[in-house]
Amino acid sequence: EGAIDSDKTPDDIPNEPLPLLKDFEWCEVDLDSKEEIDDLFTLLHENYVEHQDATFRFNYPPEFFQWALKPPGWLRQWNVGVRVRTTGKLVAFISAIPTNLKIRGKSIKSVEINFLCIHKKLRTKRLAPVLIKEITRRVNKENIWQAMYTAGVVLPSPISVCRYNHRPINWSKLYDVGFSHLPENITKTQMISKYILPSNTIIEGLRKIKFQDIEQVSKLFADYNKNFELVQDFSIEELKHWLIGDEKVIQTYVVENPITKKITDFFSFYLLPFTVLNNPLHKELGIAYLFYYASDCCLDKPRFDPEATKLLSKRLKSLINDALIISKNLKIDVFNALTSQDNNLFLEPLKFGPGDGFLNFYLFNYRSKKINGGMKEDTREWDIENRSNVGIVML
Ligand SMILES: Cc1c(C(=O)c2nccn2C)oc2cccc(OCCCNCc3cccnc3)c12
Repeated sequence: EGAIDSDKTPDDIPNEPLPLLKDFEWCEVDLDSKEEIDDLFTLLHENYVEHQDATFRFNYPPEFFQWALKPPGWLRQWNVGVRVRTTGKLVAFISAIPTNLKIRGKSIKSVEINFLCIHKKLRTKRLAPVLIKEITRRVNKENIWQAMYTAGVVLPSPISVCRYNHRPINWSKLYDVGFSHLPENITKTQMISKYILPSNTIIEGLRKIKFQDIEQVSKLFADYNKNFELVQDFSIEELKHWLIGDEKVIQTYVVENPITKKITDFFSFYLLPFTVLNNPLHKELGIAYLFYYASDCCLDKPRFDPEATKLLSKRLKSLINDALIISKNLKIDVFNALTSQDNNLFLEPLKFGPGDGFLNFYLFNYRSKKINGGMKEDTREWDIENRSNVGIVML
């Protein structure tokens, strides 16, 4: 377990970008330019990962890019684009953001690679390996030698794999767009009532996070994260960025004990809508993705102590149930979560359904034993007993 190729220094890395086909040129997408954000939106909206036979496409609000691509330590040269020399059209993109990973207690300065996208018309030109090599060169220049990335597709040696899960919030809209189906011998009314949620949250002391909560939340999050083998080691500044931002993108709530004024729990989810193509009734799907959360319940007991498991299950059920209620009030149509963290304790009771998507986690230039992603090996069903050892949530 450890780095595979570990004897290079930045001086060994070429200063010049990799050669490109003659009609194309490298560029840095300037996230402070509205025009270039629009270029990036257009490229991704028309050419990025599609879901369910291209019915759904990620519909990025400009604020999403500011949040996802400009965390503390972000670098302009890590938002790498390829433009057509003559027209300036953006035809490919790849990004890196800095992160401190911890794998089984070992700290690794790393980056997260995301948003790899190549225009549909350039798919056969072997451009993806060139983009990956170029972003690797730019990251190595900063003396960083490991990278984490996720993909729906299976590539050589995933470190872990988690399953997509969905909790309908507006079931009838999901049915209208063909995402949810009506099971045999059940009426639409019965399906709608199955997913009904109250209008108000239930936990006493639940409130939106404030900047002054970050110290407490950081301590709670670090303690809770000791449960997992793969986590992000956030600085206070990084945690502030990821948990407090434009409410159109990131929603974070804390539970403050009314008597002790201590923060005992928090949860967060990010919002990233889908455009719905070719549907007469609906143009967009509101999607919430469960992000980071933590609870101080039974941190003093072993993780799989039966009593601790019962208490944590109860606590997380009510915590995430309030997240569902808040998402409903934000006009979300479906709440997504993976089988990572302790999610398997509440997926079933909160009426999530297993999806047919899987998220593979990869760690470049690091050999590691596989990490349990919360699924049973053979059936890929939720492993409720072992839960998962993945504490990282990649966007
Ligand atoms: C994608 C996704 C979907 C869907 O495709 C989906 N939900 C409702 C309808 N559909 C078709 O369902 C999930 C459940 C858990 C985690 C997920 O994704 C986890 C990773 C999300 N990445 C978002 C992202 C990040 C960076 C750039 N673009 C997009 C997903």
